[in-house]
Amino acid sequence: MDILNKKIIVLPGDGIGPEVCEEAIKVLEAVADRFGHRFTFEKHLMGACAIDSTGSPLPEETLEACYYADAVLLGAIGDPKYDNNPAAKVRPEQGLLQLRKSLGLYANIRPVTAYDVLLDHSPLKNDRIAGADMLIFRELTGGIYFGEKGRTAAEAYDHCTYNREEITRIAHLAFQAAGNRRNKLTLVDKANVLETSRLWREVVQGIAPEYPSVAVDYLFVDNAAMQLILNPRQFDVMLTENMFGDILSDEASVIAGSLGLLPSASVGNIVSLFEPIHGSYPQAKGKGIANPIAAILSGAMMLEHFGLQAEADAVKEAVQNALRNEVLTPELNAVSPYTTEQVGSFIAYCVLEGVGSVPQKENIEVGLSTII
Ligand SMILES: NC(=O)c1ccc[n+]([C@@H]2O[C@H](COP(=O)([O-])OP(=O)(O)OC[C@H]3O[C@@H](n4cnc5c(N)ncnc54)[C@H](O)[C@@H]3O)[C@@H](O)[C@H]2O)c1
Ligand SMILES: CC(C)[C@H](C(=O)O)[C@@H](O)C(=O)O
Ligand SMILES: [Mg+2]
Repeated sequence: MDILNKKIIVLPGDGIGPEVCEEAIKVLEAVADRFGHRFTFEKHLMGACAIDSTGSPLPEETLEACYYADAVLLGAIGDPKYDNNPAAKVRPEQGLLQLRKSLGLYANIRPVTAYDVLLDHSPLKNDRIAGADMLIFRELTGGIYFGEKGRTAAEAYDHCTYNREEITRIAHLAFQAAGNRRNKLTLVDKANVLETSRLWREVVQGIAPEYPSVAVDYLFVDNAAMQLILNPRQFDVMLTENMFGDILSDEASVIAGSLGLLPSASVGNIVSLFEPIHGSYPQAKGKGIANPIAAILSGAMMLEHFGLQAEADAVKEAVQNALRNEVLTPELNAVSPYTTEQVGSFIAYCVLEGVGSVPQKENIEVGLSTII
């Protein structure tokens, strides 16, 4: 077995970011203990907390540390004092966008799974969502997020631009992923209205013959939003531009049962970044109610990125154990909820002990109390 030594930069951020990051670190440390790796974690400022202490949402030293890391783990950024002040010139979200752009993280991969044991927790009907399993490839460094923007007293604009290269590079990743899954790729766009969407269609149509085993279909984003809820099993790999991907992936989290379950990996050519898709959920800060599973599964995606499949599988199995045993935060278990820290400890315990099947009641109690 190869023993790995990895340096992970952690950007806990704001709101529940630090709480969920702590649990992801706990689980990664359990992986290191069980499999004999050495992971070191170094925390840096980003977001509203960075503005408070340095004036910048992405201090130079944070960016520098990320460049030299083996991977970056991000919690979430954002604070109501900026959300509720449209006139603020410096904002936490600028740090996140600048980080994505500077690290060239052009592809954001967001897996969506309808876990059998959670089917009853989704507000959607079981028979609609059972078996749903898709990967959303969201373009992350282009489009309306990064186009020229401006405003006068009476008017504002945000330009949406894409070039062929930006579409081509993520399209290849999405086709490759589809080729390793169920061989279906759906491009979601608004090609009936937007010029940028027509370029996406043209580029994807041009690439498709290179992947003859992958069936491609095209959906307008308004229809896609409906199809996602109506029949999510039809999707295997969904490829889409930046803003559509942002919106559709939050929508897709309803299939899983909670926004607190969806992880992501952002990849480019420098260093990869792993983060839950949710935000800083400021209403939950410090209450111990945030679901840490999205952050923990982002850690599992990091392990896969390191080539540690057995280790990633151990984390995913441990998460399944928590789900099966209802060791869940209140948004998924209103009757006897567990805290953020307890869910993390239980998952770390399952990783450490290699508890594969449904553990006994006493194991749950030991798991909750041993690793803090
Ligand atoms: N990548 C990021 O850092 C990121 C992503 C989205 C939003 N944000 C920022 O977060 C702040 C709040 O935004 P928002 O309220 O629109 O989105 P949010 O994702 O923070 O929360 C939306 C809702 O999702 C649920 N939720 C989110 N995370 C959860 C978790 N871990 N466990 C259980 N439930 C969870 C809650 O019901 C919450 O009210 C804003 O400042 C926004 O800009 C940051
Ligand atoms: C906070 C915001 C800039 C961000 C985005 O829109 O990309 C978030 O919603 C996300 O999904 O990571
Ligand atoms: Mg989002």
